[in-house]
Amino acid sequence: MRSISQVGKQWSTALRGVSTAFGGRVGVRSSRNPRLVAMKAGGDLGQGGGSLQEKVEGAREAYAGEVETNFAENTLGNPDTEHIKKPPEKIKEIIGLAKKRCIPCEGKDIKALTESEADLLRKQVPGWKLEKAEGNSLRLNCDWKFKNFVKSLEFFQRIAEVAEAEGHHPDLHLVGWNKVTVEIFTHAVGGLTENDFILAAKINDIDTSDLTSKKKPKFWA
Ligand SMILES: C[C@H](O)[C@H](O)[C@H]1CNC2=NC(N)=NC(=O)C2=N1
Repeated sequence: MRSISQVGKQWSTALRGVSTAFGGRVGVRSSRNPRLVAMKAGGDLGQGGGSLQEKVEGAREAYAGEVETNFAENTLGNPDTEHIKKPPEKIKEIIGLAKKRCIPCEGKDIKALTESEADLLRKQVPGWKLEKAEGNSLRLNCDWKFKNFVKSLEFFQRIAEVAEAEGHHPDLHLVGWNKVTVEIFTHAVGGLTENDFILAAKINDIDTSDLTSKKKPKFWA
């Protein structure tokens, strides 16, 4: 009585002969476990019909049981549902401030941010500091040092373009001919609004590499 494995081997040898002739792939279904399908490569990938995937991964007919379930109909969800990827609401909080636009400051519902709200936004404008002005009102300040007086004025000019485009303006201070402090707040409310942080983010995006002395890179020996 020949063992199952002997029969299996005989079959696979015979089929290999067949598959080589056609250059296709032949599935030798193991008699021990009908779910296990051993694929035998026949010929090189270029020969025979079928897609590369069929040749590389080996296609197989669906099992009788799969056909019975009519699995094409029982797909998850409804095949013609329009899957719209909606970004989560939270994304609004991390879309860069520099991409936003200032809104007219005269809106009646515009009011100054609280210190904690301002501190949250401040984290999105690196280099800027929150400072207190008269009456405990808040200001947003940042300092620069430029090569010289003319470069400092050039920086003011670049800020002016951004401010005019946004309809929101900073206070510009130039002392000691090349030390600049930019102070931003919303005059209409006497404190800070999101406009001030949007303007600060846009000022941060101004390229000043041609205006400042090249910092010699520090090499720590
Ligand atoms: C009419 C015009 O929008 C307003 O006067 C703007 C101009 N720029 C401004 N800039 C700042 N920082 N605060 C304001 O209240 C303000 N108001």
